[in-house]
Amino acid sequence: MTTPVLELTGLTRSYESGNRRRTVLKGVDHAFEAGRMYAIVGPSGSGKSTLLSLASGLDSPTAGTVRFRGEDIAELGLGRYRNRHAATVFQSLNLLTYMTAVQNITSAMEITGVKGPRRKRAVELLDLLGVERQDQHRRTLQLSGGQQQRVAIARALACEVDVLFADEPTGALDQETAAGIIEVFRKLAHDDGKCVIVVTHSREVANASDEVLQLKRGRLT
Ligand SMILES: Nc1ncnc2c1ncn2[C@@H]1O[C@H](COP(=O)(O)OP(=O)(O)OP(=O)(O)O)[C@@H](O)[C@H]1O
Repeated sequence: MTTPVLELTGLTRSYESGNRRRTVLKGVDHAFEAGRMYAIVGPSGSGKSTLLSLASGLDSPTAGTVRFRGEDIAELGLGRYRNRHAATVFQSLNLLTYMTAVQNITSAMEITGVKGPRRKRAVELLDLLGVERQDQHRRTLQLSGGQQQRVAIARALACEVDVLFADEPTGALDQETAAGIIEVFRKLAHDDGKCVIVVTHSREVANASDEVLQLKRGRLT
């Protein structure tokens, strides 16, 4: 059997507030494969964003491990894991709106130390994601919600990551634009071999995924 690209073992996260302790994730186990798209669903407050933060190396678990290609990301280094192997498209996108689409991508590549012709790579990625050439050189403030979402995905991919996380990527989009973004995620998984993990409330995203994981009472089912 091949080693999963990402493996969660006994993942537990508790939060302290005052003298109370609340355990949001209670020993989550799951293996994620390359070339597949996963949807994580569950009621509001069930811990989806918490799970995403742990799996993407933004937060550390109270107990349990996240392994990337068999190596504990705490040992690999969370910063290194985030820069080289995993990227997240946040709900808020976090684009630099005074920069063009291309500049948003090349500056992220610079920060994370990606070598090679950055501008050429940025254009290739934006082409791949269906952002028209004339829009690639406009400030992202002037782009539509769907175009901005594509730029944010291109930026996440620019660092040649193996795992792509997205938090509610279609939440703010109309149905047609959302369908285009879902197609982008499916292609990234099925044609480019990425492991795509999407936190969502959308039935369409869940239906388009290869596997739907339900978070309920701190566990994945
Ligand atoms: N930093 C924190 N400190 C204390 N409690 C937190 C913290 N972050 C999250 N929580 C709590 O953990 C629980 C799960 O939150 P989380 O954001 O992971 O849920 P979610 O499933 O993503 O919700 P939604 O669908 O509404 O975004 C909530 O009760 C939340 O209040």
